[in-house]
Amino acid sequence: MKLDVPPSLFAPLKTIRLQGLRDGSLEEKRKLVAAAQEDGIFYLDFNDDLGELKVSDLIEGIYNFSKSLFALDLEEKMKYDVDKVGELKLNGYKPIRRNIGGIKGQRDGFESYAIPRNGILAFNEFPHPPLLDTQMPLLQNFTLTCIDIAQHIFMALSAELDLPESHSLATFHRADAPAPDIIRLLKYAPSGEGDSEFRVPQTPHTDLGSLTMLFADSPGLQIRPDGCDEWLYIMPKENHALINLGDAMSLWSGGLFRSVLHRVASLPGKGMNERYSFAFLMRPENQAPMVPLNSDCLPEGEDFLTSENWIKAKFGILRGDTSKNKSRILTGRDSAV
Ligand SMILES: O=C(O)CCC(=O)C(=O)O
Ligand SMILES: [Fe+2]
Repeated sequence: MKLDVPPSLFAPLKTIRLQGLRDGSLEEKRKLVAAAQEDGIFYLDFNDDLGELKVSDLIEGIYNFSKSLFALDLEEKMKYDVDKVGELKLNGYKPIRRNIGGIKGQRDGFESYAIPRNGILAFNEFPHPPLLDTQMPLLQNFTLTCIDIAQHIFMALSAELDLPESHSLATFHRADAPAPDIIRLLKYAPSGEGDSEFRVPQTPHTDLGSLTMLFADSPGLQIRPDGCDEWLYIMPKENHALINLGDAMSLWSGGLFRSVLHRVASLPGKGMNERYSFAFLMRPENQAPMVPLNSDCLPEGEDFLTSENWIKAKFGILRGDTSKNKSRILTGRDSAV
C-alpha cells in the first residue's frame, strides 16, 4: 500500500511466524520475547500456517458478518446496548459518539459490538440479534483459533518468566473454562465529502486484558512507544494479524513485558475513511491472581486481588471512582497515567 506518510512515521515492528511458534522454533520464540519486552506489539504472520482452520477464511467471514451486523437499523442495534444488556461491557452495541474521542472536545468516531466468548462457547446464554445465530459456527471457530494461537504465545512468554506449569500464563486462560474474553467488531465512520481535517476517532488507551489479536485491512492504527513523543502508524499487511499485550501481561511480568499505548487516527492531512476492524480481546479468567508472578514467590491461597475485582476496579477508575492505588491498577505500573 503506497501512502503519503513520511517513513519516519511508521512503526518498525517485528514479525513472528505462527507456524514457527507451532513448530517450537527457538528463533521465533526469541523474537516473540524481544517484541513483548521492547514493543508490546508485533505482526503475526499466518501465511504458511498449517493449523486446522484457515485463518484467512475465518477473517473474511467475520468481515462479512460485521458489515451485515452494523448495517442493521440503529433501533435494532440499540436493543442490545452494551451499557444495558450486561455487566462490564461484555456484550452488545456501542453507538458512535458515546465516549470521548482522541481530540479534546470531540467524541469518539466509531460504532462497536462486543460478543462474549462465554456466550459463543455456550457457557451461558446472552441476548443477541437473530443475525448472530446464523454465524455461530464461524464465531466459534474464530474464537477457538484465537485461543489456540494465544496458547503458543503464552507458552513462550511463561518460559521467559520461568513460571512453573502450575502458574503458567496458559493456566489463567484455559480453553475449556469461562473467561471474560470478547470479540469486538468496530466500524469507523468516514469524514464528510471534502472534509480533510485530521481525526482521532479512538482515544489513546492500553488494552486491559492479556492479549489482543487485531485484524484490520486499512490503515489508522497508531502506537506511541514509551519514551517516544510521536504517534507512529502501523500498516496492515495481508495474512498478518497484529497482536498486542495488555495491562495484565505488564502486571504479571513486573513491567518486563510492555502494554503499548495505541489509538486510531486518520492519515496526516486527511479525514477518516470508512474503516472496519475487529479484535479478539483475551482476558484472564476471573480467579486469576493479579500480582507480579515471580517464580520464587508465587501467589497461593486466596489472599490476592483476583482478575474479576481488578477489572471491576479498572472500570470503576475509568468512571471516576477514587482509589488509593489508581495507577498500578490501571496499568500495572506505578508511574504511568
Ligand atoms: O480498530 C483498531 O484498529 C483498534 C481497536 C482497539 O484498539 C481496541 O478495540 O481496543
Ligand atoms: Fe485497543
